[in-house]
Amino acid sequence: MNHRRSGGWISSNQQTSPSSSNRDSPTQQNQDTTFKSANSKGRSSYIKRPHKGWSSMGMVEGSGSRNSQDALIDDTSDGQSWPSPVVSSPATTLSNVEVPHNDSAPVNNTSSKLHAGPLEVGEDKVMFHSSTNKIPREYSQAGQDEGILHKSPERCMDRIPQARKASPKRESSCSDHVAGEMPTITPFDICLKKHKTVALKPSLLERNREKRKDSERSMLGHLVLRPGMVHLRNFITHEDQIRIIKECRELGVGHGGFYQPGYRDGAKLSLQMMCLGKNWDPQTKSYEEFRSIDGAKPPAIPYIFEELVGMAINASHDFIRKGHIRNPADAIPLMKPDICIVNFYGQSGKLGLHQDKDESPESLKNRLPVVSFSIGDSAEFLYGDDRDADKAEKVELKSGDVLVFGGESRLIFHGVPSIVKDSAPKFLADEADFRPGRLNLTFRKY
Ligand SMILES: O=C(O)CCC(=O)C(=O)O
Ligand SMILES: [Fe+2]
Repeated sequence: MNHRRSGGWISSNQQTSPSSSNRDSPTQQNQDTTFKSANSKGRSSYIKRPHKGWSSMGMVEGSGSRNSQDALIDDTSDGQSWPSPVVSSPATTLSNVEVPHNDSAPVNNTSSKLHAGPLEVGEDKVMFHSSTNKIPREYSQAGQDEGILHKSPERCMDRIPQARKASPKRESSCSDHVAGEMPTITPFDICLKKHKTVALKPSLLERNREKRKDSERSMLGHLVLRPGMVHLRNFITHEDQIRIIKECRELGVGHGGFYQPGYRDGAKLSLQMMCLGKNWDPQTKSYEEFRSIDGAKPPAIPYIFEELVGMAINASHDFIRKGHIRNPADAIPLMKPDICIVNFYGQSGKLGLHQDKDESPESLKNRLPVVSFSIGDSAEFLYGDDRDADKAEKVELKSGDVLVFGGESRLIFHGVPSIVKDSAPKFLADEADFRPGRLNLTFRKY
């Protein structure tokens, strides 16, 4: 199995193949994103491991006495039956930076299945096409702030998916199994102006690698928050933060890019989301190969992201080894991601306490870690054994920080109650025109 392969892909010196796709059927477990208190059933199918002296080594911040079994409960709070699918509001525009938390926000409900065809990214425009006879919409970048929509009669099958030119990794799809009204998903740009994607020279990449090794060696300020949960502070170099923004920007305005997701009860998440590798559907709380909202195939995880994830897990191992843990991979198993959920929080964005538990039973059983990158404004990050925000512990995640939670902490409740306004380092706006707000990428293995 991947996570047991010693000396495998995870080494920063080794080349890895692009992420593989796991086509197992998705789980139907639930995830709730509200901050309300909920009764936990305390059900657990996992055996708690001893803490192996973590807290006695002065490396654990917060309570070391938390019972991980409490974190392995099944959430039964949202077992109701749901109405028809929710479609992102066409009114969302690029200038709509703030993503209001509005549980009662009106949404377009459609009774038919939804599907959009390929996206074209030209010099000045981004177009979505319908795979059916509906009129596609062309969104002029020049008129984004005015929300100008131009109509164009072409159907997606008649067109060469130009999006491939902008990002060869991006796949566009027109799956046949859905028909009817097309939703309009307005591209969301995490950068304010058009910023040319600049390929980093190998020498620069090399230098970044060296810098990262330095910072790994220094391990300045890293913390074990609890067993299996490591906070790597300032782990992602400035250059890599810029690189991640540019990659996410490009993928985010393309087919399968950012949209504001909603739950079946009509509540909208207070963020923009896109998925890489597989799509996570907040309505079914499961993973899928094509996203049901528009039929788009999620773009592949860029190789540089995979490499950074491997380095972060290695760094967390090095760090916990300092606490005399002989087998750090027992505490945080190795993981090669095939899923990445990318969230962009506007300055009033938030995400309620929840568990990440929709990955495959095998992934959860092996407690493969979630690896989370933070870029931009800082986030207040809560984590705890149940969905009670008052009992949760808090840590601030700053730009460049990585949080790894696996092993005993794999199923902790966590959430982002607020974004710290204007806390992003200035270089992100200067070098990448990054919007005010926070980009978060969570990598998982299905
Ligand atoms: O933004 C974060 O730090 C957390 C995101 C998260 O928990 C998720 O996407 O599941
Ligand atoms: Fe999560």
